[in-house]
Amino acid sequence: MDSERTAPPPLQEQELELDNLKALKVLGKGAMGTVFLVHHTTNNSPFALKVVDKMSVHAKLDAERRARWEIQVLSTLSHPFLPSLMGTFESPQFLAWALPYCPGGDLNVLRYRQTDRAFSPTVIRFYVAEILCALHHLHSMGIAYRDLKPENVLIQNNGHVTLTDFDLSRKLTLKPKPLLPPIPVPNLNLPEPRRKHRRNFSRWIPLRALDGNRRKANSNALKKAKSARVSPVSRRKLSFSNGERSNSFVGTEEYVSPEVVRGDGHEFAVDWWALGILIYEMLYGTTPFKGKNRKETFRNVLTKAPEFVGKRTALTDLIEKLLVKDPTRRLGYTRGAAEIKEHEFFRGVKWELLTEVVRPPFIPSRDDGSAESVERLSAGNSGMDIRDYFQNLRSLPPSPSPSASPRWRFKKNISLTEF
Ligand SMILES: Nc1ncnc2c1ncn2[C@@H]1O[C@H](COP(=O)(O)OP(=O)(O)OP(=O)(O)O)[C@@H](O)[C@H]1O
Repeated sequence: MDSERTAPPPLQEQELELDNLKALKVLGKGAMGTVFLVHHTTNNSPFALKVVDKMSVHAKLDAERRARWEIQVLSTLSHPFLPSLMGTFESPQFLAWALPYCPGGDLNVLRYRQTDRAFSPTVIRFYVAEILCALHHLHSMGIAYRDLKPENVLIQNNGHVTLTDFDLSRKLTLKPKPLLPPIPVPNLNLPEPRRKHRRNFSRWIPLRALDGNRRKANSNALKKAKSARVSPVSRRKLSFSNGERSNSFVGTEEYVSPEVVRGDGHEFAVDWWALGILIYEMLYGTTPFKGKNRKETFRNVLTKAPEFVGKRTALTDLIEKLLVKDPTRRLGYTRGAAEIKEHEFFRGVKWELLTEVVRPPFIPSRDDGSAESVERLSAGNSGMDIRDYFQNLRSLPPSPSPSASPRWRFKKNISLTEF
């Protein structure tokens, strides 16, 4: 992997003179922020700038606090499949941060370009192996990601993946799982697991896994999301107190795990559940528990077994083991990512050499994100003034066309922090 990718050049304070930045286009919008492709006028290096409007209605969604948390998490990351924070700035209205630009779009966009809107097992193996490494790294730092979905898996310009969007992530205190005598599992109202998963269930169960605080689902408190796929739903205000488990209700509904739906505390195993959903969607082009509405989706999550088409393979076995309703029986619960990496589906994967793969399944074309293509894009494009962009959003929806917007006009005294 080229060094440019693994260590994006830090933006120097004088380089991030905001008057020298041009926002060329909107790369994406989420529940919390808008991400722009930004071009530095003096060195042509494109980067992504995620901007949160602190004054917007999203403030109700606690956007500012989540944005600060995301920045905090990003500032600690150093991994080839995770983004590195390039810089931040803040004004009374905006909080923004710069990340390496991923010109290949996200896994969902890529899937839609495939025949049948699904990936082959070989392609799935490559992407999932990299995602697994990224999650492994996060978990080793005590961070549960909690928002794995194809839209949050971006393709870097060398074709390797990077996870994005850490505002729903959560620091869990890593406590050693105490070895207790086996205790009977109380009735968790779970459907009877498939026999093959029960076989190995002579496992020692940490006591805390059994005393989850059952909370009644309060659907009224769930924030209505713009779409099911942009959906940080929150049952109650997130608590950032340290704890081994988190009781907050977050995630995208088709990817939410049974323990989160039930309101039980949850651990890192929520990410392994989401990984199972993600792989299922990559394979079949649809998620396994999607219902007509949120209620039906959640009922399916709690009770329905995933359906598989065609003959059973190592891949379907992996999915099935990740989609075990009881988190304590789920693949990855006991030994984390290492346990999943040992699954037959990954046989032959040279984990330590993944970053060296020079021909990933899809490599963005030079037109997608090279300095030259950005230069071409910016020629004749006056760029966007971000304040005007957000002002217009409030008064004149829909958003203005980029070419009609004036240049950036940030005040020079906006504080700029470099990480
Ligand atoms: N570094 C990047 N390079 C290219 N595109 C990006 C980058 N970061 C984000 N995007 C695009 O912007 C979109 C929104 O970004 P992100 O998911 O971080 O925002 P969000 O407001 O936190 O979203 P969510 O509602 O999922 O929480 C992404 O789905 C992606 O399409």
